Amino acid sequence: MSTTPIVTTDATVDTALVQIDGLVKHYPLTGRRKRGEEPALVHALDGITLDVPRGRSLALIGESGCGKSTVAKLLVGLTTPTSGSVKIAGHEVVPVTTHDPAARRRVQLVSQNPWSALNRARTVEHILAQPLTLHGGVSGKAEIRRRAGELLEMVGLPANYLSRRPRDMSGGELQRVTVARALAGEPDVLVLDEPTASLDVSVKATLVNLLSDLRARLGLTYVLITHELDIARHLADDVAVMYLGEIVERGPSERVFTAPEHPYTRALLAAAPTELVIGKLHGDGLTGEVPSAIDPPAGCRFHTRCPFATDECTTTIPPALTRPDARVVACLRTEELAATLTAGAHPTERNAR
Ligand SMILES: Nc1ncnc2c1ncn2[C@@H]1O[C@H](COP(=O)(O)OP(=O)(O)OP(=O)(O)O)[C@@H](O)[C@H]1O
Repeated sequence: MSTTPIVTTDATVDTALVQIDGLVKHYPLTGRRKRGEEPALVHALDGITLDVPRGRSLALIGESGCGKSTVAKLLVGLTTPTSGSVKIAGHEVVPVTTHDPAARRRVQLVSQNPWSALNRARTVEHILAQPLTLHGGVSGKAEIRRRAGELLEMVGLPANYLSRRPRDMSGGELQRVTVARALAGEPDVLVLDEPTASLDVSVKATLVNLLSDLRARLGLTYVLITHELDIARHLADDVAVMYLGEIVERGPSERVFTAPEHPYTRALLAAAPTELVIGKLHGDGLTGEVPSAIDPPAGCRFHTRCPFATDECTTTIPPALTRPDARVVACLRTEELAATLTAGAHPTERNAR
């Protein structure tokens, strides 16, 4: 198993609210097992190390299947790690089924589909009452109603929505209710797993603005998972780029989005259908398929698709290299490629490996 930890600079480690250390998650595929054989393992995460300081927002980006949602699930205790640890405010995350109101209070999930996240039979008041009493320590009908009204106001919905049911609301309104529900226990961290994926384009922008305002007003810490790079750029201070269960590049989003260094980041940004795209300057887009997570490539996992891979990349796990602008990149050719880019020339591609 390869582990390519990417660790942030020392300055942030002391104050990190979210600390992920050497996180490994392998899912056993029991269905594929022959009698007497160990099950094949899906390497969803292979040694992720990162931290998020209080009040910062980190986006995890990468192609489908790279392990983003697994990180989200581990952060909220929906699954347990194979090894490594996930801590919030110094406390190990416990399984969501554990009765531990203090732990539940620290971190809340906003998932992509509000229709499945909310009980359609309940009124909004009822939906908000549960976390208010369970995690928020609120009691008494009048007080619950008052706090629920405040939560609605916080997410830009009028108090008369308390008596509505999910079926009477639009997707954007429902997602606001899921955000209000997540805020009920006054969490430190919100894990936003594709929060705008199910929304119309016109509604996406208002939700992104709301999330941005809430973070500033409440001093929240966000871990954002998204395919939508312009949303990552808008909401996140830092970005971690994932490929096949590992982080290949991490740093301030302004730096990573405007001057990506890892060949995978460059290809990912060049392939993105967004105004963010900095075009062919950053590479020629992604070609080929993501290799199987059951048997990930040796050496650098991206070498099978990387136009710059050398023989060494097929056998050597790239160490995480801290760059002058504090970003961290795991590529054997980082310095060489960066120097060529700075000089304005196209980096040498591998052709006859
Ligand atoms: N319960 C599971 N059992 C087996 N494999 C799983 C399970 N959950 C996820 N995986 C596999 O783990 C890998 C990482 O999945 P994950 O959902 O975390 O990726 P992702 O980046 O969030 O993808 P997407 O953007 O499509 O949601 C994938 O290969 C996926 O098929």
